[in-house]
Amino acid sequence: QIPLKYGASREGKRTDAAMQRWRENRFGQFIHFGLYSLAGGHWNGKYVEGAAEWIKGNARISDEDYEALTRQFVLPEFDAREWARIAKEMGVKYSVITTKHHEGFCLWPSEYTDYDVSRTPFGRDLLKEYVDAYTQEGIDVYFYYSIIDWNHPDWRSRVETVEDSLAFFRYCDFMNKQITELMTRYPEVKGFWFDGTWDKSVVKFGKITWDIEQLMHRLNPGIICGSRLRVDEKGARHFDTNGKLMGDYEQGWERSLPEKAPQNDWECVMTIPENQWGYQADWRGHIKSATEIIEMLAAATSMNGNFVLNFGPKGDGSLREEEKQMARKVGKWMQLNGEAIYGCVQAPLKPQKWGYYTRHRDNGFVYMVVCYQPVSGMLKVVLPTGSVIENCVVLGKEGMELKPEKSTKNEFVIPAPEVKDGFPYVIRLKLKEGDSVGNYVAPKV
Ligand SMILES: COc1ccc([C@H]2[C@H](O)[C@H](O)[C@H](C)N2C)cc1
Repeated sequence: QIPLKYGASREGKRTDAAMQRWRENRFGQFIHFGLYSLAGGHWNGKYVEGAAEWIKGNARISDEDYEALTRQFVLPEFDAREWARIAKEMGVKYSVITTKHHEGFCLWPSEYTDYDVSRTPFGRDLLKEYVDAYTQEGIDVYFYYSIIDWNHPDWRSRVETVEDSLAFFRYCDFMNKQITELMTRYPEVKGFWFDGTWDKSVVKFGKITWDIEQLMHRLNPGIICGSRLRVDEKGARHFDTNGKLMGDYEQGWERSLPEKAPQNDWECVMTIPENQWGYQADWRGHIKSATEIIEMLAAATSMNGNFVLNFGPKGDGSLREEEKQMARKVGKWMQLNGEAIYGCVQAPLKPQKWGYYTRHRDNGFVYMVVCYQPVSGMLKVVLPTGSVIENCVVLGKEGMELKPEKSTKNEFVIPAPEVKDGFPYVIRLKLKEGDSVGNYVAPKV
């Protein structure tokens, strides 16, 4: 252990109510919306390779041509209540919106820059409408904020000269003012999702990320912030030089899931196409189905993690058809099977090939989210010796009780139900009283 002044500011999982609510939410939505949404991944009528929210660089667009997009920011179809209704239908419990992406354009009327909604034909406080509409639907709101700011004259991706450092620290002052503004104008915000901390300037001056964390906790002690914000004074990111997680949860799972449950709280953020966060009119490559998304959500829950699915609304402010379809299908599944996700954690059982176990924090049930139907027709379950399965039903088909058969000392097989709707199904196990998973000591899996 080396002495660090700006490493992890606390250790271990947070136990306060705000963090417990974050855990129980489990399923979230990301919204990437900005000037890039108007371009839709195309420039001068041509498809532009790369992530659509990075189009300024990908299409080598000049500052003034890009800035001209502000005059097209009209959003005739924008209705935050429609976005919130669709999010509710999908079954998400929290939503993260890009208040300012790397482009530097702000979705709220900021006192500290003109590069925001108030200088567009749309003119309204989009962020306020989003916060109010989602809060109305009972969905917690979180703010994505990019440290990188391609528009701000004082942003520096590296600091090499005295002039660079003067500019960079002016930028940090601007950033702290914007973060304060966001937390005071929109006190409903539950946490921040920082991005853009890989540039040399931030890695060189990790203390600025410590300062942001301190600032946020002064304004709201319960605020939630992941590890992606943080760099220690040696340039270590996410985990400090002593290997301790900085921030409240592992925030490095970007379009990837861990193989096994991390020790810390963690969150995976996922795109429907391979790598498009902002609106790309022409999705190419593999577009994930609702079934694939549901499997990822179940996998994350089975490993004590959260899963956040990204939507990239169109430049007119409406949601694209494919995302509305996704919300409908995932939402239908969540209606029937959400009890295997919300408030659930890793079950202390040996993982099996048919899918994922989850355990509800306190209703004592164990859930089997079956994603791989066995050719044998038999679902294998290994329980601690002496356990007895008292009840075994398929969610949504509670009348159809399944009869587990003991196959060896502590192995059972459950005849797999015929389910042909192309989605995972969930079997709910009630273990004999006293054995309920909630309170027995699990075998090391
Ligand atoms: C591969 O390098 C990347 C990938 C994604 C990102 C950004 C995306 O624009 C999006 O905002 C995602 C959440 N973020 C990590 C940045 C760098």
